[in-house]
Amino acid sequence: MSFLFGGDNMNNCIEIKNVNKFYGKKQALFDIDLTIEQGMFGLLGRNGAGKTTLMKTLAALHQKKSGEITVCGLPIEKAKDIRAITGYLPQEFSMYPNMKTDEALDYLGALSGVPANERKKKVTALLRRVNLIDHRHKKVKELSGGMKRRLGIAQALIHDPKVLIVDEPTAGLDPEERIRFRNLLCEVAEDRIVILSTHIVGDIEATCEQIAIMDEGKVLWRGTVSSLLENARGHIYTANVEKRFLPQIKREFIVTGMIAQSDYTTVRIVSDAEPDLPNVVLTEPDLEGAYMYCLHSSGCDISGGEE
Ligand SMILES: Nc1ncnc2c1ncn2[C@@H]1O[C@H](COP(=O)(O)OP(=O)(O)OP(=O)(O)O)[C@@H](O)[C@H]1O
Repeated sequence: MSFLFGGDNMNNCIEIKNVNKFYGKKQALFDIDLTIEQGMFGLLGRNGAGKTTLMKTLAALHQKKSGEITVCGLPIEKAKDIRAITGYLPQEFSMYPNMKTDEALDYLGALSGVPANERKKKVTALLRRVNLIDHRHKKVKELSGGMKRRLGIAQALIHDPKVLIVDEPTAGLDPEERIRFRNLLCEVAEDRIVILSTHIVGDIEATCEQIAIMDEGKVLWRGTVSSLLENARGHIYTANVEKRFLPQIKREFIVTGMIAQSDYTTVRIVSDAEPDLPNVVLTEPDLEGAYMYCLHSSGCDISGGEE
């Protein structure tokens, strides 16, 4: 399925076909195939999986070695045009610490090519949208981590891009700020593509229906969160075990949770087959368990069961 923008007939999705990327001799992306449509899309994977490499490639900040990418109908080779319709918030976002917040945003708007006569209005509207209007006269270095991240979103949106790419934005945020930031992303995704890369399963659970899981430069899974949960059905167990057996259980199984009781511990286990443990019970899959099952089981079907 693809969506059309109001009048400009641009295909509102990102198509990625057989994309490979190398850093020197090191291959970082292997035959990536994905279609990303309007709304929130989650890219989940552990450190080094290739998420940043893929996101920078989609933002036309990196060149691929082979394959095809189109962003809203534009081939990725048209880097300048792609950057004009893409906002990017990198993992390490730092900018002009001694400028006031509104001045910094205005300056970044100028760098993004927003005309001077439109900037003042845009800066005020965006600061309002990301809930920083009351802090506009503070220096950037005086903002909290979460506020800086929200300012990062404002700068990524200043040229009103059709695509917003955000790389691990919630690391280091407290729970309240993390929730606020995720809600902001969801609002922004109402009328554009938002790609959220993270290794935090909770961020995906709260915001994305469509996801891809990457590992070692490959897409292990693509599909819906519910199909990922369904894939793990029959493979997630709990058991009450004596504490002295815990080291052995952790060696033999993927343990995703432990709750210490007075004389035993309830462990949550991801396993292909039923573990040979006392009181073992099959349980409803949770997303963290389903993600671990996908990472560690050989039976993870890349299509997510949806063609
Ligand atoms: N500039 C570079 N030169 C060489 N290798 C690189 C470079 N950047 C990344 N890599 C390697 O490419 C692989 C993918 O890295 P990438 O940063 O894309 O992963 P990631 O999923 O974003 O991880 P993280 O969450 O830690 O940022 C890793 O093995 C990494 O070491």
